[in-house]
Amino acid sequence: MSKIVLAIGGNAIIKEGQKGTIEEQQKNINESCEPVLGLIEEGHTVVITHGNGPQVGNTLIKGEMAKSVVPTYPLDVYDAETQGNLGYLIQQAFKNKMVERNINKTVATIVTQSVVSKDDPAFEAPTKPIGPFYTKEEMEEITKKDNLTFVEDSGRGYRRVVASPKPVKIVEKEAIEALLEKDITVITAGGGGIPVTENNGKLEGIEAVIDKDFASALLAAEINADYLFIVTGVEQVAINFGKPNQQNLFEMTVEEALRYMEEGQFPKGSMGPKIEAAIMFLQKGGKNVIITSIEKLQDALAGKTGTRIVMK
Ligand SMILES: Nc1ncnc2c1ncn2[C@@H]1O[C@H](COP(=O)(O)OP(=O)(O)O)[C@@H](O)[C@H]1O
Ligand SMILES: NC(=O)OP(=O)(O)O
Repeated sequence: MSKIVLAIGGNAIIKEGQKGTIEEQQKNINESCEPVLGLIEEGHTVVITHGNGPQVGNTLIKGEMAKSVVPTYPLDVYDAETQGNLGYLIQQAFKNKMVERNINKTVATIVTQSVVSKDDPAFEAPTKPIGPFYTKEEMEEITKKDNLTFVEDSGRGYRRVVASPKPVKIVEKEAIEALLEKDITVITAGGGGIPVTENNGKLEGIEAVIDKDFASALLAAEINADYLFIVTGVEQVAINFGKPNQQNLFEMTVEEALRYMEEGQFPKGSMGPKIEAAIMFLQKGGKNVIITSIEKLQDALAGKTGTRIVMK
């Protein structure tokens, strides 16, 4: 049986066109649970990580809108809020489904910190899209009033961007491993982990949103996972995505992936980090990395679909 790190995108929990109500998120999470439970029932050890892009952006907006009444918090604290909030929804959904299926397991969320370098060049150039999607007109209206940076996000609209440094260490790794030893289903590294800097062993939060794909790749390598699954809105990675000549890929070598990246096939705020994270996992000694949709998880593990990135 395999140890699988499974990264669920924040955009799978609040889908395009949705406002992000709790009911919407619960429904989406419930739907995501089913195929993952299939893997658990087959006897695999599954570690669940998740994004927080839409959620942390919404939390930031709430904080900004309420600032005349209550204090605002730094972004790392909002990352922690979304870890708790989403971890709660995910662990409850999994537990309830396990009860329905007579699976006797504990599910637990770990508040996870990811160490980043304060010298990471990412602090100079924000790339991580968060919060809602805006039309061009809405985006222009906002930027007239506030000094915020936006990018066009894969044809889906404009989104605010924030700094997204690379994680270099998962602080709670031993706690994760201890829970896995006890056969507990672990939800961790939510939103890529809360970004912290480390100075002589002392940790301090820093304002950013880490890409959960990088944190998942790092975690998967550090805990020697057999598989890294990057679960997102598409069944397969494509070249010429969204164009009439779109071509879905079943497998791509690192060399091909790097060439496509140079051609601009994988945008920075969406598919780009997933490909880079897949390569990072392989370069750290990881063996199997698959990008697919939640619905196709089991088919992808069985080799029927998904996109595998391989060394050669
Ligand atoms: N080359 C590509 N192949 C497939 N999907 C792509 C490609 N380029 C951009 N995308 C888009 O990127 C999305 C994944 O990014 P995103 O939604 O930001 O991730 P997440 O699921 O982690 O929230 C896909 O669902 C798809 O809409
Ligand atoms: N933190 C993060 O990577 O979130 P998304 O998956 O929502 O982009």
